Amino acid sequence: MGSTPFTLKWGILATGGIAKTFTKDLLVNPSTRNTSDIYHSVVAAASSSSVSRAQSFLKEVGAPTTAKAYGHYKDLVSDPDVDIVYVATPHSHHYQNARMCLEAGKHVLCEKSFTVNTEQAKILVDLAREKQLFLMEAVWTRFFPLAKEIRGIVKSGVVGEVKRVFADLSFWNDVEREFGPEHRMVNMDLAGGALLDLGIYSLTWVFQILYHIVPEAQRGPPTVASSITKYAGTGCDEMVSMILSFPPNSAHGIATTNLRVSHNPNPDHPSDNPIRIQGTLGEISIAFPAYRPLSYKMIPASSPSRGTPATFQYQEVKHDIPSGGQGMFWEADECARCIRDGRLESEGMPWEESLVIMRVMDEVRRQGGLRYPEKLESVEFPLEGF
Ligand SMILES: NC(=O)C1=CN([C@@H]2O[C@H](COP(=O)(O)OP(=O)(O)OC[C@H]3O[C@@H](n4cnc5c(N)ncnc54)[C@H](OP(=O)(O)O)[C@@H]3O)[C@@H](O)[C@H]2O)C=CC1
Ligand SMILES: O=C1OC[C@@H](O)[C@H](O)[C@H]1O
Repeated sequence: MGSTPFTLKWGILATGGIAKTFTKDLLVNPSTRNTSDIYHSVVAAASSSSVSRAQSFLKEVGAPTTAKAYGHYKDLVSDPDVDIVYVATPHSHHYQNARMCLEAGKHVLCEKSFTVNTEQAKILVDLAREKQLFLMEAVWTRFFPLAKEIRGIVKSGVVGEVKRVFADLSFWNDVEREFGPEHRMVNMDLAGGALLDLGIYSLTWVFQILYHIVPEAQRGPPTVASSITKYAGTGCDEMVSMILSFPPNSAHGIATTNLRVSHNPNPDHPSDNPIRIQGTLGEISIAFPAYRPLSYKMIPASSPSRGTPATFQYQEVKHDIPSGGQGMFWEADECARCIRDGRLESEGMPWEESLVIMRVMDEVRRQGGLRYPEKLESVEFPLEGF
């Protein structure tokens, strides 16, 4: 028999769509993914709307009946039984909510995009460091076995030197019909728009390959050229294209996101994969969706004139997610291990990298003239109305 697993006690802040998905994943027994060193316990949830909403949430996700329901976020962060808070509010609220958790001495997993701007993110990071608390931006994609596998393949050099990464996450939305002006996807008061909601995943793939796995002494923030088209309905960004150039070899990362068109117009006639990692010896292409990667192709370059042939064969690789989960439990497992081991940040999504990515998004917004209402860009805390 193995030793007793480390159990992390979670409090869930907000009861919307992703909070439900994440909490259901927390409740999947880790043994179903061959994990026995850690365990998750859902001890409380809070809704800013009402205590009954928090109660319904806990019931719907199948939390233990001992889990407490709160009608205010501040009550959740005062609960001594809660170790870590999962912040699942809209982007506009992340800074205020995560900061409240840290001030109250709680570890934090905060949904993407981390904050509205870098200044806010930096304050959270400094606070976590000062208070010796764990803090991570919830970029769950990075903790998928497939993402780890791809990082390992690229690091091994099998595809040669990576010169270019294309990454798209877009949806073929009928924006006017699907999203009313209040919807979080397009609502400027909730820091909506394609970049913070979806573009972060395109950037995630570009950064995993052209930044994260590059030795620290050689890597650096990219230069940024970008274009934004705004949605006339609310003024948020509906189309964003970014061309990033990374040290040390000026490799290009082309990250796109769009609420109008996507990579695959017709599933009956599938288009190419939307994420393409192009090295001098071949390509790895990863299938949609960027946030939940489950299959990829390894394509050796056919270039007899080049002299150095690829040493790998064409193959298609498919992964699955055990136990019918969404795959959000892998990032939760990472939180548990970091906290168990006294680490304040995860190597998979380090603070410094969240900040560099945030800076890129700030610059893209600057170039495109996209600014959220001043109170959302503010670092004032606590801010009335949040
Ligand atoms: N990792 C992933 O795959 C995904 C991540 N996300 C991220 O999660 C976050 C939430 O998204 P999602 O769950 O889809 O959003 P929802 O609109 O479904 O839920 C957001 C919740 O936040 C709370 N909230 C607090 N203040 C407000 C406010 N002023 N307006 C609206 N809601 C408020 C509400 O909960 P309550 O009333 O209980 O307080 C609400 O239910 C975003 O940051 C998004 O980017 C979203 C989808 C997928
Ligand atoms: O994180 C996300 O991934 C899935 C998308 O549909 C959603 O809008 C986004 O928030």
